[in-house]
Amino acid sequence: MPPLTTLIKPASGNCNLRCKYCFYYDVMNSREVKNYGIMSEETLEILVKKAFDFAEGMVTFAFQGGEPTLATLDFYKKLIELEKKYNKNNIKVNNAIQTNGMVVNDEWAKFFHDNEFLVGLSLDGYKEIHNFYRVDANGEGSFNRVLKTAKIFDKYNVMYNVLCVVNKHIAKHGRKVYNFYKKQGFKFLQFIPCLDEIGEEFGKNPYSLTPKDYEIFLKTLFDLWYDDFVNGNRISIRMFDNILQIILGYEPESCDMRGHCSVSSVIEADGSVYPCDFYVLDEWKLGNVVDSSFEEILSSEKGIQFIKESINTDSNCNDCEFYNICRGGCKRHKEPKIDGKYTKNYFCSAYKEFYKYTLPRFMEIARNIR
Ligand SMILES: C[S@@+](CC[C@H](N)C(=O)[O-])C[C@H]1O[C@@H](n2cnc3c(N)ncnc32)[C@H](O)[C@@H]1O
Ligand code: SF4
Ligand code: SF4
Ligand code: SF4
Repeated sequence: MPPLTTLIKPASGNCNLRCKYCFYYDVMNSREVKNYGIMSEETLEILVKKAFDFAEGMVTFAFQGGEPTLATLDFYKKLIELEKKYNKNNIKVNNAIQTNGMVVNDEWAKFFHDNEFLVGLSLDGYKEIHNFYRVDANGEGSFNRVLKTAKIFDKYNVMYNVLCVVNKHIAKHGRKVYNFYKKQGFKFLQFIPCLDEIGEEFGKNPYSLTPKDYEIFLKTLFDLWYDDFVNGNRISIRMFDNILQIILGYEPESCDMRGHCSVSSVIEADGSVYPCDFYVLDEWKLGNVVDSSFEEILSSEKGIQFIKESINTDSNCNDCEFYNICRGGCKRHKEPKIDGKYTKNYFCSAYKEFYKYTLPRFMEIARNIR
């Protein structure tokens, strides 16, 4: 049996914010049961027990949503209790949570620290730009509260990284955003290109990221990161770390750089399992952890189909000088399908120009690391 990574949505798509670009609202609206409520302790117990029955070597429980803190701190205290109860072979356990930071206080932060949670905190750059899209139900920006959470994390030495959605506005201000993060002392950054609605043509929303926007953003970000890197100030940017990993001959940890999708266990609040966070849709339900084992779920026909149909068939990629690094990118960027087939990656031109501009410098860094 392999190690197991789960991504659990203990509060389904429920959230205390209303970010205007949120892809999970779109996912919820595309399925029969939009909201699965809060995960019960019974479902959590079955999930944890079956995860330890299945996994060898290592198991990861990552929590996300919607907003996973809405499940309350007691839910996570129960998790730790269950991990102790069912980890009979004493395998390595990783706990992680992705949050908007709105309800985090000293008690939460101390809990994350004491239980070695790796936390992802969503913060889209500086105040004006973050507050543009990341608003609450009254339309109020959430920036001050999120920054307060970052300070609480610092106080308790919580391990956290910052996630930024690269939308049209962020893309125009890459330099300012990067410098803001640097000033705050954030060392671990992840930039996610903003998704448009599934099945819709890309580029139609006010926040939509075009390939040109993305190209400019990535080049700006790289120049700043590279200058810091060569001056001994190493900031981790997930995409760049993955590129270096590939150049150095390792498998990237990011699924969109492997040439095909992988099947993860993304688990909704009722125990239903899906292969990827972007496809928590009825048509991709692999099973339910309450009545099946992880072995059955992960080897299901649908899971295999999910991988098979992601294998890159874009003929442009066959001749591309950057294929060994890019590998075609994320399937979700090849929507909407045309005649049942995935289209060319929407961000292809951004990747090409980015690699052309940066590869010699990536190679130079890789040589130094070697
Ligand atoms: C769906 S949220 C769930 C966790 C938590 N509520 C949060 O905001 O961190 C997970 C991540 O997806 C990002 N996200 C939301 N909508 C997106 C979109 N349209 N494109 C790309 N990332 C998006 C969020 O900013 C967040 O970093
Ligand atoms: S906080 Fe997270 S789940 Fe909530 S609306 Fe924003 S991106 Fe979506
Ligand atoms: S759709 Fe994208 S994020 Fe999902 S498994 Fe495939 S490559 Fe990874
Ligand atoms: S840059 Fe474009 S053509 Fe080249 S591998 Fe990536 S998606 Fe394919």
